Amino acid sequence: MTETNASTSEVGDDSGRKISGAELRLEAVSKRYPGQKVSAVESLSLTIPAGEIVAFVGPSGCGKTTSLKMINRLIEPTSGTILLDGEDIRKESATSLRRKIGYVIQGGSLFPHMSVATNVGVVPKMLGWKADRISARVDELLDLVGLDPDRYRDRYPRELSGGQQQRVGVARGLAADPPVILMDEPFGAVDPITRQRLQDELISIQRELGKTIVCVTHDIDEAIKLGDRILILQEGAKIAQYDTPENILAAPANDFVADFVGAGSTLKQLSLTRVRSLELGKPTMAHVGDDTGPVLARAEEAGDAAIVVLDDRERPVAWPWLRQVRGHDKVRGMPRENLVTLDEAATLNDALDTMLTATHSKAIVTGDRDRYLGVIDFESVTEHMRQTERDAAERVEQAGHEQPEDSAAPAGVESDG
Ligand SMILES: Nc1ncnc2c1ncn2[C@@H]1O[C@H](COP(=O)(O)OP(=O)(O)OP(=O)(O)O)[C@@H](O)[C@H]1O
Repeated sequence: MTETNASTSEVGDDSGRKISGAELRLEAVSKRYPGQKVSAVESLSLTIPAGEIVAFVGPSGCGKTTSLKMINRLIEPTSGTILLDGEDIRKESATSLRRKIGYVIQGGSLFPHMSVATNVGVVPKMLGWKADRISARVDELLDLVGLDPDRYRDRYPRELSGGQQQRVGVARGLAADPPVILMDEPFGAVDPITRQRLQDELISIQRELGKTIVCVTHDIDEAIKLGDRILILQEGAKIAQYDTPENILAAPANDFVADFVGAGSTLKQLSLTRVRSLELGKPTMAHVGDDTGPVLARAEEAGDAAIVVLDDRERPVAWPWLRQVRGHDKVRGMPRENLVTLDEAATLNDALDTMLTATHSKAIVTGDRDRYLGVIDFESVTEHMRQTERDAAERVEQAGHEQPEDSAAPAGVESDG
């Protein structure tokens, strides 16, 4: 039995960020498909540090998926070497390797005839875990991806929304606690709001687990949001730039990158700013089951029009106006799914989106395991936008003084008139 030792490290402790991921190294990896004149991937070399999310982006057909699938040997390279934690991945069988590398693809690709629990437990079962350990792990993971185990464990994929299926797909990818997770357009098939939520959840899960995640996407905004680093590829998986989102936006390596990211836009910069970097408001808060009298008194004294209601795990469950609270003895909750919240790692773009579709023109912000942190409001986001624009305008002006447009030729190059 080949039980991975990583599988014994349990999630859920509050001891801060740990890294359970492993470093990945690609050394001159190439792939030429049979009958093709040019290689889909030509000598790609790259190190993906343990515990980071790296997003692969680039135009259609540039070799993103091929590169990804070579990491778990769904595709065998024509040449070159891939090292996982310093070990050549060819040293073990493809099957045993794939049990160590989680794989999440668009739509979750769940087995339709298996329940949610069976789907999530597929790899642990193959690894020979005992039934009660699998069952505990399934519940833990469903909780982690925001699905109530009691409610969803026994459902079948067809009884889930697209976003829920995708969540189950993520849970399945994490099931055996693999150090590396590969994701191919994981959130491509869901609507924008669900997509944003799933991205937030992935960031939150990653903060907790510290896996090495490689995520293929065609969406530069998703890459900016998710990636600790972004790999921008040109045809043949040639590296156009491999850097942090901040550096790529501030200093695109060439015209290809600049075109690809649409450099300089304030809105793009906004997708770099996380909700947690703004000060959050702390409106009146109560727990389900509290007596409404004192809660209303506190809210009125603070001048709040609504109260944030938390459940016994400090997760926000409702956000009623005071008039909705009056007339009841106890503060009531609602199914958590009905409340739209933002993870603290959400970007200001997401925050604006959420507020524009919410009834409060504010949004509730949560941290690990959906725990309540505070409320972000429209004014603080717009003020931040204005500040970013002022800063950008200043930078452009300074750059203009330093290098007028028509003298942009490299020093030493003379025009011959
Ligand atoms: N099985 C295959 N046989 C032959 N050629 C293939 C095969 N799979 C991919 N290719 C070719 O290899 C190149 C890279 O494909 P790949 O799927 O890796 O690109 P991609 O960047 O992921 O594209 P997209 O964003 O459109 O999914 C493309 O030119 C594609 O046509």
